[in-house]
Amino acid sequence: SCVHPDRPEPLDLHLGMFLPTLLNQATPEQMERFFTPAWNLRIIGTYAQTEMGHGTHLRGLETTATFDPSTQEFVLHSPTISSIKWWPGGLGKTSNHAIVLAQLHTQGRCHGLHAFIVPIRDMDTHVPLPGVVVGDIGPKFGFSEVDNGFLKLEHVRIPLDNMLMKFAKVEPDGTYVKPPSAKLTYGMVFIRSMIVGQSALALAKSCTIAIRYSAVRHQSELRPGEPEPQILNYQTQQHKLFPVLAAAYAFTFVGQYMKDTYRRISGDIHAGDYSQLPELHALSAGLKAFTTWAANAAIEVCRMSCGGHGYSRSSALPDIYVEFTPTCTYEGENTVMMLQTASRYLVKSYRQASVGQRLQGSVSYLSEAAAQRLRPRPVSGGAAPLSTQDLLSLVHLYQRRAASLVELAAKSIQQELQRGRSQEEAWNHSSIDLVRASDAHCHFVVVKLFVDKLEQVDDAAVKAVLSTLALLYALKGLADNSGDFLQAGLLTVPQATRVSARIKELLEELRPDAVALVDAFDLNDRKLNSVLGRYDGNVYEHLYEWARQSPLNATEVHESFHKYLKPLRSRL
Ligand SMILES: CCCCCCCCCCCCCCCCCCCCCCC/C=C/C(=O)SCCNC(=O)CCNC(=O)[C@H](O)C(C)(C)COP(=O)(O)OP(=O)(O)OC[C@H]1O[C@@H](n2cnc3c(N)ncnc32)[C@H](O)[C@@H]1OP(=O)(O)O
Ligand SMILES: Cc1cc2nc3c(=O)[nH]c(=O)nc-3n(C[C@H](O)[C@H](O)[C@H](O)COP(=O)(O)OP(=O)(O)OC[C@H]3O[C@@H](n4cnc5c(N)ncnc54)[C@H](O)[C@@H]3O)c2cc1C
Repeated sequence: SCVHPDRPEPLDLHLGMFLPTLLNQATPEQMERFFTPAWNLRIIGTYAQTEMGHGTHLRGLETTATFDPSTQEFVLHSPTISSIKWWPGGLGKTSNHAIVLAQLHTQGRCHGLHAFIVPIRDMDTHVPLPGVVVGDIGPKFGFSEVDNGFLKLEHVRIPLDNMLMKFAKVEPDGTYVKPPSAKLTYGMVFIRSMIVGQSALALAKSCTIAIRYSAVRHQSELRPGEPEPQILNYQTQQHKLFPVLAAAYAFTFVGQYMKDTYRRISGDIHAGDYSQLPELHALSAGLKAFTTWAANAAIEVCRMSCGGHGYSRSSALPDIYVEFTPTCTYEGENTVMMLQTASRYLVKSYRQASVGQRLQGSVSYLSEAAAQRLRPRPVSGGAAPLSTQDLLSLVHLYQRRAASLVELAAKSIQQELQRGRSQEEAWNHSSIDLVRASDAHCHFVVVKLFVDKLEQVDDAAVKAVLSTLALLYALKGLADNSGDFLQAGLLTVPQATRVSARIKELLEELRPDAVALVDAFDLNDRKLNSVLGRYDGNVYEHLYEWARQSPLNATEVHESFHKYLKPLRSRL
């Protein structure tokens, strides 16, 4: 069958993690020894970090790498059943090397997680090497094209020079040399940053299919006696799909920003300036979680908006969902990523701002909020006037919501501490608030970036329609999270009513441009791979042709009639 574009593939980990990890963590000598053959696919690698018993808790990973100075080797070992590496893509049958994350032991001490290049299969025969037990983990929800595998290491020896030593080092006598920053060995920031763009692509594909199909599907009766209308003319259909369309544009701009930010800060890091690493980690972790959760839900909205044919694989929507949904889990489980952004960045920044520190980057608004708290509050205390037309005022509203929820989370921790709870318990009993704070922070970043992007658009007509999309995205988010805004005193009930009315107006305004806006994603039929989303809109003929190609239709009478139905009938 033709290779589906954008389908997961066994080489994804080789390209998306093995090569980038070498780039980021290998010495020049190791680049020569490993990157070159890996670039030529002599070496095919994977990234083996997760174990059967641990995926999130990196410090809990059990695989060991013990340095043996007598032979100048590391001994890699899986000490328990739960330490068996589990999930790495391409590990089961494809890879002949793995970057294995293991707890480094040397001179009787454990120095934490480090990365080791471990040959796992013979380069010529592809037979597993001695001490290596490797295989596929079995059928999954999707990703059937990928051999996610398991790896059990039984005292496997590798040379000293197979530890990635760009940052941390082990001397021949076993002396451990610390990295300039312990954070440099975490990795994963690259792929988390890329996933933000994947969320945008998944949304663009899904709403292209659903909106094009909704323009050719006629159903039911709007006005008695008139022909059946396009289902895209139903307000409910627009209410389902146009916010997804707006999010697709929003996340496209955020994905570009995330890639640029990654490129800029990783350049600084390569130059030895680590100062921006916390912002990059917090932003990539938070936006990866925010955009994948939103896209995951939106793909299902698109599928269900196509009725029965949306459930057919001819629509491509089931496959888009099945292939996208694990992004909420891998590369950092979303809840944990949201907690990272809140606990390691937002609350820390809040506390710095509270003592008058001027903050930079995506949290600079927390300094404004801290200064605001010191100023006397207006007597009215009521919500500021709300403009459902002015994008900048909406950006400010999202900023104040984020500041309010970060403050609420920080105060919750303080209250829990005052109740006598330990630090860890206080944080755990505030984790719902911490996730809400991260969500609100990321939402503010997305709205702000969307509005910032408009300033770069010169064409008046394009700017007008993108502004309408930005308004819809911001107002829909306000309506969906009105509780936060009401609780923070940023919105009144009459204003919430006006927001709902304005959303209806925007849906009507967008209807004439909806198909053109998805065509603008320029996703050709091969990339979409969807009968419902065909550019020519010729759905029914191609749906019928697609069904006739079904393997079940290879014969008029399926063998099951003779094997089961007929014998069953004769016994009744
Ligand atoms: C010449 C050009 C050559 C080009 C070569 C490249 C070519 C390739 C081209 C690329 C395109 C090709 C595309 C192909 C297709 C690619 C598609 C890829 C497909 C992917 C499929 C799925 C693959 C999935 C893989 C995985 O899932 S890997 C495993 C992921 N697992 C995780 O993410 C684990 C999550 N858990 C954690 O991260 C940690 O446990 C934790 C952060 C939650 C907690 O850790 P810990 O307790 O140790 O830390 P603390 O919370 O105490 O924090 C300590 C401090 O460290 C900072 N920190 C934490 N993490 C990071 C980080 N990642 N980066 C930086 N800093 C970090 C904290 O902020 C704390 O700092 P503080 O002390 O200052 O507060
Ligand atoms: C399709 C797919 C491909 C993958 N590819 C790879 C790969 O190539 N290489 C690799 O190394 N790994 C890979 N993984 C594994 C993936 O990285 C892990 O599944 C992921 O990190 C989550 O860890 P876990 O599975 O242990 O879940 P857990 O961490 O056990 O999460 C289970 C639940 O516990 C909650 N939880 C965990 N810790 C906390 C906490 N501190 N606070 C609050 N709640 C918490 C989570 O929110 C979640 O709800 C892949 C996974 C999938 C699904």
